[in-house]
Amino acid sequence: MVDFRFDIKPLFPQPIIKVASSLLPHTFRGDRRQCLDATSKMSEIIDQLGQLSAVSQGLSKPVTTAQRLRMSDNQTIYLLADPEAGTNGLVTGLLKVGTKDLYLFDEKGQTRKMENSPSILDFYVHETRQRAGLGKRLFETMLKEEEWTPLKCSVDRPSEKLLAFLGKHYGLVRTIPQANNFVLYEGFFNDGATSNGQSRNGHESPLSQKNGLHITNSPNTQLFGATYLGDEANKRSSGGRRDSGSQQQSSLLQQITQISPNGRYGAPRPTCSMAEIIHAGSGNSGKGGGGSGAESSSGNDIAEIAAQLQHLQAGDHYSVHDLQPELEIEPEPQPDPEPEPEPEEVYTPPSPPPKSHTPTPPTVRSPERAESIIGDNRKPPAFQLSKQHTGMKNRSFGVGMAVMPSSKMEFNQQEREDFGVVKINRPLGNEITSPGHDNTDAMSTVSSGGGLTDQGYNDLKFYHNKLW
Ligand SMILES: CC(=O)SCCNC(=O)CCNC(=O)[C@H](O)C(C)(C)COP(=O)(O)OP(=O)(O)OC[C@H]1O[C@@H](n2cnc3c(N)ncnc32)[C@H](O)[C@@H]1OP(=O)(O)O
Repeated sequence: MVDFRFDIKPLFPQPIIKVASSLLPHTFRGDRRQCLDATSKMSEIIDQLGQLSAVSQGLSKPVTTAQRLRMSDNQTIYLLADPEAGTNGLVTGLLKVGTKDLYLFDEKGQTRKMENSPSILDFYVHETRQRAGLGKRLFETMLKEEEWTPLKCSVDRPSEKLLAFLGKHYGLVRTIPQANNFVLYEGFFNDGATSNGQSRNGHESPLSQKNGLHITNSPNTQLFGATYLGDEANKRSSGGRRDSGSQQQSSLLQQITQISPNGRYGAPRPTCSMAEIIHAGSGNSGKGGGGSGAESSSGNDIAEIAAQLQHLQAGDHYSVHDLQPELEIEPEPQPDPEPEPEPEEVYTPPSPPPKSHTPTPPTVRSPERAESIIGDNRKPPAFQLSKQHTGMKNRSFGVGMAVMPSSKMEFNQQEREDFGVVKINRPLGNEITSPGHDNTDAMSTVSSGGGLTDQGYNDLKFYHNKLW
C-alpha cells in the first residue's frame, strides 16, 4: 500500500484529483508557501506511484515522474486515493494521459497523421486493490474530464492487464496493427468527424489524397514519395459519385507527381560510373531506349569514348573488338546479330609466364586514358575526363569495362592466382581460331615501368592500394 510520511488529506479533498504541469492538484487553493509544500509532496506521490507502475509492468525506468510532468504541457495525471485509510491516507492508483501527434495506420493500411490524439500513457492500481473496480472508476473519471471516448484513445504499449481491462469494460478487442507501440481499436478512424478531417478526440491533419496519391508528412512519404492509391481508391473516396467532375478527376489522375524526398535522401547522389556506361551504351546503340535524344553529358562522354575505341579496332587489340558488343556502344547496329560465341574475355590471375613467350608489346593500346594518366605519358586526354574516369579507383578503365559480367563472360581461374596480375583469357574449352584474336597469352606479369606491363597493359599490381 502506498502511504507517505505526510498526511495526504489536504491534497485529496476528493478521492480522485488531477495534476498537470504545475504539480498541484486541480483543487488546490493556498498561498505561496502552501503551494511549494504541496508541489513537493505531490512530486513525491507521483514519483512513487510511477515507480510502482514501472515495477508492475516490468519496465526498467518509470514512464511517469514528477519531473516529466512538469516539463510537459499536454499531460495530466489522475490520482486515486483513499484518504481515510491508514494514518495519513493511501494513494491507490495513477492514470496518466496526454495528447500525441502520431503517424498511424488506418484499417486500410494507409498512413494518417493524427494530431493531438488522446493517449493512455500510464495506468496503475496498487496490487492490493486491483480487480476491485478502482481502475474503472479512475478511467471513467478521466474520460469525463477529458471528454474522450475509449474508442478514440490510443494506448501506449498496453500490458495484458490493460488489454483485458479495455476488453472487459469497453468491448475493445479488435486492434488496428501499428508500426509503433501504440494500440488502436477498430473504429478509431470511423465517424463523420474523422472523415472530414476533424474529430472531437484528436484532429486529423489536412493530409491530402490528390490524384490518387496519399500524401502525408509521414516519414514513409518523405522517404519514398507519395503512395499511389489507384483509381479504386478514388472511387471509394468519391463514394461512387460520378458527375461532370469525373472527367476532371481522370485528367488529374494523369498528373501523378512524386513528392521529392528531402533531407539526406534528397541530396544529390554521386554519379554511378557503371550506370553511366550502361545507360549511355543503350541510349547510343538505339537498342535500349528508343533514342529519346535527351542525352546527359556523361552519356556524351561515353559515346565519345566508344568512338575513340572504334578507331583502335585495327591490330590485335582485344579490348575494343570484344568490348563493343558487351557495352552496346557501337553506334551502328550490327547487321548480323547472330549470337555467335565470340572470343570472350576471361580474367584470371595467371602464373608468371616465361619472358621469352611474351609477345611483342602492342603498339596501340586501347585506352588513351592509360597513357593520359601514367607517368611521363601524362597528357591532356582527348575527351573530358571526370573523376569517375580518372580517379585512382577507376584507373584501369578498360579492365573495369571488360569485366562487366555478361552471359558471354566467364572467369577462367585454372591458373595460379597471383595478386595484381591480370590475364585476358579465353573461356574454358574455346579453341584459338585466329592468331589475330589470340589473347590467351596476353598476360602481364611484370611492370615494365610507368604502371604498364611490358605488353603495355595496365598493371593492377602497380596501381593497387588498400582502397582499390
Ligand atoms: C498504457 C499503460 O499504462 S499499460 C500498463 C497498465 N498497467 C498495468 O499493467 C499495471 C498492473 N495492472 C493494473 O494496475 C490494473 O490491473 C489495471 C490498472 C490494468 C486495471 O485496474 P483494476 O483496478 O484492476 O481494474 P478493474 O478492477 O476496474 O477491472 C478489472 C479488469 O481488469 C482486467 N484485469 C485487472 N487485473 C488483471 C489481471 N491481473 N489479469 C488479467 N486481467 C486483469 C480484467 O479484465 C479485470 O476484469 P476481471 O477481473 O473480470 O477479469
